[in-house]
Amino acid sequence: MSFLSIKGAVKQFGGLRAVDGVSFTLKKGEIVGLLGPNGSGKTTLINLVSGALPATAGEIRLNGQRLTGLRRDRIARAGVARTFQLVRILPSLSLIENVKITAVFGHNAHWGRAAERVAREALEMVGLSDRAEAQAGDLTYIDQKRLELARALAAEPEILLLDEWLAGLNPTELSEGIDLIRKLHQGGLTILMVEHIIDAVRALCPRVVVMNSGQLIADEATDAALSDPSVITAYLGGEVDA
Ligand SMILES: Nc1ncnc2c1ncn2[C@@H]1O[C@H](COP(=O)(O)OP(=O)(O)OP(=O)(O)O)[C@@H](O)[C@H]1O
Repeated sequence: MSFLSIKGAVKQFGGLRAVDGVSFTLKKGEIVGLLGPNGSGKTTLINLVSGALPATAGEIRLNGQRLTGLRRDRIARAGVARTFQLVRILPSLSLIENVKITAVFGHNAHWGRAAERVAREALEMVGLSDRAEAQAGDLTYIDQKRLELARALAAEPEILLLDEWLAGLNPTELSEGIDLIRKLHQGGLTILMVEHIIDAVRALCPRVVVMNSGQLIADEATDAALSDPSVITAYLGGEVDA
């Protein structure tokens, strides 16, 4: 049975169909890459699933529950958490405060000590637990990305949506980042990840879905997709840089 189900999702911005009738499903515990050239509609699709934007048409369900039409906070409660391409931390608050907020407003709605415990566990998972009291705005770029992920994890999601979380990392950080995502997946988390770094997609995702001009052009095993001529033509104008 499908866990995340996206059926005929459409997002229209004026005359532009940024998402144009996209359908696919994810099974519980799956990790799937969402690929496509710049402007193909990947982030918009993530925005539809997370409720950051209302869909123009179509239906999105998680574990049978209809998400389309729900407010963003209800969708978070239903178990959807995400990271943003440009990190959205609260710079004037401490790390632990940043993360506690999502434990409160996340899937399991923790309060008080329980929220504190979940927040500390999330910081631990991303390797920031020794700096819990530091101010978020003082973090380096990679640590801000870690904090952003900790915020998503503290929501204790059923499904995690990563929007180019690995972008901008140096090779060592990238390999640590890949290990961390693998660990989350091995822990049972369902993950849909927008990613341009093909080595990371190969390392993490047995299956990919590929968008081009708002439409889904492939939904197949990663190796097959990366040698699929229609994907190669659309995705990188002729060559996949693996
Ligand atoms: N809020 C918006 N209003 C109007 N147009 C938008 C809006 N958000 C996205 N678009 C347009 O929708 C199209 C898809 O954009 P989107 O950001 O979803 O693509 P993407 O595949 O995530 O690209 P990238 O890989 O560069 O992040 C683009 O043409 C973009 O300019």
